[in-house]
Amino acid sequence: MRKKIVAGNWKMNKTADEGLALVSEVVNMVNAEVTGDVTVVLCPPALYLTTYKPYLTGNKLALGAQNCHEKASGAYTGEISAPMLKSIGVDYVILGHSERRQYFGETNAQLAEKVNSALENGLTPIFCCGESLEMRENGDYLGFVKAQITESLFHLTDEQITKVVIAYEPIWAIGTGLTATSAQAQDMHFELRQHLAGQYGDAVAQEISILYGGSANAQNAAELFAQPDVDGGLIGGASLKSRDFVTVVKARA
Ligand SMILES: O=C[C@H](O)COP(=O)(O)O
Repeated sequence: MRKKIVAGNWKMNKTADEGLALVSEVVNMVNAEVTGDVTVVLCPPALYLTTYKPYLTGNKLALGAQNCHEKASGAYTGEISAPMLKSIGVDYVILGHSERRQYFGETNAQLAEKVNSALENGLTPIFCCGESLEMRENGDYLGFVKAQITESLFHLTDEQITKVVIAYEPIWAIGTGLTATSAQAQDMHFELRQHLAGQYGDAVAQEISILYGGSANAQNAAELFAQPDVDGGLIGGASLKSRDFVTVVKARA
């Protein structure tokens, strides 16, 4: 049975105190209200990871970073490595978010190295992929997203790939209020799982959690998560309000 996961990507939001209030509220609500089998990953800005770690009580909550460098250490001013994240108790790391690809020029080849570093250090990568609106309307968007997966993940062994979580995030749906319909999400998740099966076989592909991200919220989460290949969500805006986020979590539990 593949894992059900709801991850909150705070992006560059919240001061330290605001963030701590949000973490406390989410932890209390999750521990009091969520009975089902779901892993809740909180991904605050890296600056706060150490501080928030002790607040993540209970067996459902995990800590995630929003990025890491591909090298373990060295002269890379301003960067944070996978061993550093591991050393402070981080469990997950988001890699290849479209904002990192767009604003920081991250490439599929570089992301392959980041995935390697995360896995070598016992972190679970949440590997993001997804197409732009232009690609969706005019291009081979399925081929584009498959290539992101091929070029960044297909060097992994069977054992390694089952440790990766994939997040399908159509760029046109991120922060826009334009959610993919549940049918569009299911179609893509099914195709991506078929793509994984082509490389690793069906049994392995069935083990890999594929999350949906892009304007998922308290109103639409249940319908998205009802799709057979949608294993959870990577939530941006709706993860910044405790009640909204926990409603999304409960839709997956
Ligand atoms: O990582 C999260 C995604 O970019 C989705 O963001 P959003 O829920 O604000 O659209």
